[in-house]
Amino acid sequence: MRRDLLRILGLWRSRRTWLVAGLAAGILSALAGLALLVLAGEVIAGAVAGGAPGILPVAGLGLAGLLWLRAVMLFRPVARYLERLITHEATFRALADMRVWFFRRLAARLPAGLGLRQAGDLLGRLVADVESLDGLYLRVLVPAAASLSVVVAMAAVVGAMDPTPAALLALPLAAALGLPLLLAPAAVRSGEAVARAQGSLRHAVVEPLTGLEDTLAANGEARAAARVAAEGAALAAAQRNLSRQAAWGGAAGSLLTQAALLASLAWALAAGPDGLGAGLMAVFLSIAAAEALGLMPRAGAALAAAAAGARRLFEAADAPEPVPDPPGPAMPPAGHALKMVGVHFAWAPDRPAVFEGLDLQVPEGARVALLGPSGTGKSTLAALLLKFAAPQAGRITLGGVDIASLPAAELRRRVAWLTQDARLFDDTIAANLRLAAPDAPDADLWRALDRAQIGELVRSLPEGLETMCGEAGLRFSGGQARRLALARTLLSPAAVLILDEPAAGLDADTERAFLQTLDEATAGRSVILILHHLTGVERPTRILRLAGGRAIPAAG
Ligand SMILES: Nc1ncnc2c1ncn2[C@@H]1O[C@H](COP(=O)(O)OP(=O)(O)OP(=O)(O)O)[C@@H](O)[C@H]1O
Repeated sequence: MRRDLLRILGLWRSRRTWLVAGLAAGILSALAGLALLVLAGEVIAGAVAGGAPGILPVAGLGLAGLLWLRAVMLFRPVARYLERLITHEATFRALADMRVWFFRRLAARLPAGLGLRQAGDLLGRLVADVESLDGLYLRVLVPAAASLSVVVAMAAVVGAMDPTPAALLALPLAAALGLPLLLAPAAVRSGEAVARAQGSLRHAVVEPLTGLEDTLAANGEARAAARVAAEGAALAAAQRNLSRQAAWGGAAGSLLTQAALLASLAWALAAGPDGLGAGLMAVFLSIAAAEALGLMPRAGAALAAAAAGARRLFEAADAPEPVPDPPGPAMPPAGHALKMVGVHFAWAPDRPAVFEGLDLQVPEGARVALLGPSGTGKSTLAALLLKFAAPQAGRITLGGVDIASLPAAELRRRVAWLTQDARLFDDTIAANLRLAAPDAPDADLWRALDRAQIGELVRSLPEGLETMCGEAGLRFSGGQARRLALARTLLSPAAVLILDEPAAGLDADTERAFLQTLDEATAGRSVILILHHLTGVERPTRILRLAGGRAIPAAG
């Protein structure tokens, strides 16, 4: 737990100015609260004890005490306002950084392996677990720093007091301060159980919803609803457990601070006129302490939630990267001829090998048709060329440079892939296309759309390029969405295009028309066409068939 939380603080390093300023504002605000009550206690105790001199070494304030009291009363709300402002700003900035950090770590790990993880659970980690970290700062560090400063300041005041009321005050307060640490381990376990249950519930909701048509068509609605209900009940039980622990902690905390208050009051009354001043001061101090320490039991629960969140985040973020980037700068490739030599690859040690000594050459400007029955590794080959996975043996070179020594971003600038189930995102057509070329002018977008045989349709839409595609491109039919995704790949400036079934979802005439214009659309670039069958109009420079983990030349 401690290591995870320290690592989180390390990740927030770049925001340290804001974070430290927030802590300082919290301490200032808490000390102002203490000063307010001490001064009030001093003035009243002084008056009760027959006027100046008062009880404390700072005593004898008399009228000056009242003036100080007024100044502190005005300063305190300002300090509180600043504390809220700065601590929340610091948290927003730190959490925004965390989200980007976590997203990048996931993106590097998702293509191979993490993809099999539950989407709802990952979403939960990205949103809820990151959010739980705000408690680490707002509800643990800031209150702890404020409470500690109050405790230190109080120790100075209590040290100057009569030992008996000082002890009556100090003992229960020390116990209240130690309470959260005592409760934390059990709270961490309950916090983790809640986070796990939230992940399962999100998964139970997201999965049937993302495939809603299939869920309904299979009459699976009732089963999906029952699963949501069961996961919801499990979450409620875990939350109930955590709330019960927080409630016990809160109750024990207030009991201890109130014990300090009552003990001081009892002593003040029992001590008679001589001890009344000191007793009253002890009462005011215990009120100040209750205010400062009252947040600590909640801090224990927040610490638990943050620790559970941090653990879940690092668990996903620290999954081994399938293909880590090379450490140093790479030699840029000279050209874009692709070569695979003796490539062996299996997705996992316990899975059958997909390639066993695969050799493949795609010279610059070549058009290679790659055929093969389902499951022979056509998409896997594309995944290797994009470095979504790395071969266990053999070499893949681009322009003579081993792609293992090229950073993934460099490689993906040169090699583009239209995947088998290419997605459109919930944005405009223009934004979807510009994913491949952020600075492309509209004219280039229209050219790519025309080449993908979809320009006419987009022109007929009232909002043209600004038409929203809907989530996963739902605004369009399967074939239309596929052509929009193809236009995106054609727009990419990459010198090598891997087109996985580019004409899927097109009717026979459109398919022929598209394949006939492919020459012009991909002029000067190398193309790997992944197909189930040839229509006869592709005119590839080479035809290869994947079988037995190798690429075998096939008759045209
Ligand atoms: N990300 C992955 N993780 C684990 N195994 C995978 C992954 N992707 C593919 N595989 C496995 O690798 C093998 C080859 O799959 P691949 O998708 O490359 O075949 P394909 O020739 O493209 O098939 P299709 O024509 O049906 O698209 C299959 O056994 C598949 O289960």
